[in-house]
Amino acid sequence: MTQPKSPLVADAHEERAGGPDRPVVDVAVGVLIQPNGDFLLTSRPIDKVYAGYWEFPGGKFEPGESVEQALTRELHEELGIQTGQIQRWREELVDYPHALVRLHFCKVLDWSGELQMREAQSFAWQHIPVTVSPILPGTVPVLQWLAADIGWKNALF
Ligand SMILES: Nc1nc2c([nH]c(=O)n2[C@H]2C[C@H](O)[C@@H](COP(=O)(O)OP(=O)(O)OP(=O)(O)O)O2)c(=O)[nH]1
Repeated sequence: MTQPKSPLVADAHEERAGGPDRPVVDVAVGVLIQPNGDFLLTSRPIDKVYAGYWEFPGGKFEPGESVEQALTRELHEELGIQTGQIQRWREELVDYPHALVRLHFCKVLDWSGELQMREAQSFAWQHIPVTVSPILPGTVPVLQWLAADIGWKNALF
């Protein structure tokens, strides 16, 4: 029998809010990729935890939403774009001090509309190795998967 994958633990020395039985928070995340392979990273707004850290755009599910519905809504709210096809890619559980989150990473290869940073976040089109920092702990594995896709050993240098 395969064991469930253990979570990635971020900032392990810090106390966990909500104790051992806290619920899992589902998050839909979009890896927008241009035809030349560049992908979009955005920085977390100043009013959120891990402010200023770089991540892929996305956010928490609202009640009853599917991954695709949550991601379509979040990308419109945060970036002002309309998404085309969404490809579910990988899932990852991350144990943060503020929450236990399940990240549903999706590839998005087509969208329409000009990018607008509606939450005053910064954005950067990046390729491997990335040049922005710091990267959100739960985002680092995605960069490693993208690096592996192109046969690069390390995503951060
Ligand atoms: N969007 C996004 N979130 C990520 C990534 N990696 C990662 O660990 N996370 C985590 C950080 C947060 O704990 C959670 C996303 O929550 P959030 O607070 O940004 O979501 P939201 O936009 O719905 O926020 P809000 O409604 O509470 O304002 O997922 C990533 O690459 N992109």
